[in-house]
Amino acid sequence: MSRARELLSDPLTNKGTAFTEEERDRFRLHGLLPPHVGTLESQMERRWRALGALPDNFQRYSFLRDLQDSNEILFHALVANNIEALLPIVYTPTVGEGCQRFSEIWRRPRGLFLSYPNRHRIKEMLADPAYDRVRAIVVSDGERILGLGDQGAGGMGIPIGKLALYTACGGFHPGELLPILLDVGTDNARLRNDPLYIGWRHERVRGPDYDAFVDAFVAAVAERWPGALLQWEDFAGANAARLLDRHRDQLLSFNDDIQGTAAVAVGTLLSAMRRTGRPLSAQRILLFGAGAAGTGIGSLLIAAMRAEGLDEAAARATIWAIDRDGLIREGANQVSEAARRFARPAGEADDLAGADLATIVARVAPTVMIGVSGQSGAFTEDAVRAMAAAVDRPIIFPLSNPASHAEARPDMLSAWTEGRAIIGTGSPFPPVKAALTPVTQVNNVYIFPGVALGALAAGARGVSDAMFMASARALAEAADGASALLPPVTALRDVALTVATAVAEQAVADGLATVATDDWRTRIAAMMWTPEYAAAE
Ligand SMILES: NC(=O)c1ccc[n+]([C@@H]2O[C@H](COP(=O)([O-])OP(=O)(O)OC[C@H]3O[C@@H](n4cnc5c(N)ncnc54)[C@H](O)[C@@H]3O)[C@@H](O)[C@H]2O)c1
Ligand SMILES: O=C(O)C[C@H](O)C(=O)O
Ligand SMILES: [Mg+2]
Repeated sequence: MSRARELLSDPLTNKGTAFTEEERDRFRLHGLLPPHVGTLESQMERRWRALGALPDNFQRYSFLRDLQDSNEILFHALVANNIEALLPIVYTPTVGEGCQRFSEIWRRPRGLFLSYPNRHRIKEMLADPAYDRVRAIVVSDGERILGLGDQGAGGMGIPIGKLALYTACGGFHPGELLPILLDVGTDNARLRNDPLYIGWRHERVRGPDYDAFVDAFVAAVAERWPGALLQWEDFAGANAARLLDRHRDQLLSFNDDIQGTAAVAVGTLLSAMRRTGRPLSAQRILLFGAGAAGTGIGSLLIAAMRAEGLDEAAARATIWAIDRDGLIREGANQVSEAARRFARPAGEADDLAGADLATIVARVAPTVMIGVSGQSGAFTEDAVRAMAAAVDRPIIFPLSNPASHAEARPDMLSAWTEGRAIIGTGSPFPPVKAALTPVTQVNNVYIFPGVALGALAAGARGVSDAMFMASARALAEAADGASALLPPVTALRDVALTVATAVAEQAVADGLATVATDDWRTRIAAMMWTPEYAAAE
């Protein structure tokens, strides 16, 4: 292929009409391009208008995915300059539909699909020199995509979306990032029967075969990119915690749904506490959904309360956890080991066996209620009214994504509590006029870009729980002075820098850093890339 065609077909080098006259001379681009020489700004304007003319957000998602695959710098410039409008498209909620309809809009390859039948070729598939610069990976097996369940190979939309935010918020150059989908089949029969499905048509591989496949993948990553960071994303409950524990000493890695979610939830609560003056240890916290996110939040809450001086038992006593079969009570439920940590002592709440949420709320009078169950409408009017009857400013976080799976809509929560509820949602919702405190988007996007950036900047040998606690505290501090509980999404890049600084400092304190500096903020800020064209070579 001619160099001219290479430059135009690689999304990292393509500049479309913005190639200069000198570049057109040197690389024989004349004729392949129309005569007009454009700028990044004029190109953004053209794309922005085209986006505005599309009928819905799914079409905009599809349009932006095509743009990313043809001109990556322009894609990132557009996202960075319009983060508030485009975050709900490249990320939750629209990315959910993007995963469900991934096969329908498949055009060009992005990232790596490592499928089970190719398990003997993992090394070969990672070897492409195009990946020599990779520093960070987001990987999923597509089994728990937001609250939408098993999306098989279509789950690739999530690593792609998360990494778009590594660039938009964390200032990573897109050439350093690699989305990976481990295609071990799908138990979603609709996908397997869809003639357009792009993935491996097979039931999910499980058990020792699955573990051996992930083991081989982890070993190959560690060998190919020593020191790179890997973010585990949207693995189903049982695998999420297990894979993290199994591999966190082998790779610089964290699980976003467990640890990133915990940090954003705790950071937002700390921000709320700074306003109300009532410490975490004086709250009664109801966790609705005790899966990856719920147990992660519960564990970090306990760590935060222990730092406030409570012992483990006293910290645990502030938390009531509910899963599929109701309030988790000692010896009474079929739940994971991680969830059992939050069981209420035997005998304490036998009367709540089989009770619905409203009954549990009436009895416990929680001051905080957090939903991470993926169950739309689970925060019923009765439950919310019962909470508001007992507490002046109930803190209610329906965190499940996408918006269609949120435990409640903020306008309803506000109506049922006469505007008193302090509301945080996982996905963005329209503003609620009646809410006394503005509704806040409480999403791990406030954490993961900064954690990755800080850990890599420090050359960390691991990502410790203390680093997540540090990120939560830094986030709460960054929210000082904001009208909502967190800074607006337009400040996400600055938030990532603040979080990264705290994470790098904590890496030093934990003895995990291999890099030293007395000014982390300046050092990290200098590492952050802004989307702009480089000279062609
Ligand atoms: N806002 C954020 O940043 C954020 C971060 C992570 C996860 N989430 C959302 O949280 C949800 C859960 O994610 P996860 O990773 O914990 O998934 P998961 O599958 O590990 O956990 C979900 C838990 O909810 C429980 N559950 C299901 N139905 C229930 C019901 N009717 N009542 C009570 N519990 C019920 C399940 O048994 C399971 O334990 C998803 O919708 C996800 O999008 C949001
Ligand atoms: O992807 C998100 O928006 C947050 C979170 O990681 C989730 O799985 O819901
Ligand atoms: Mg996730």
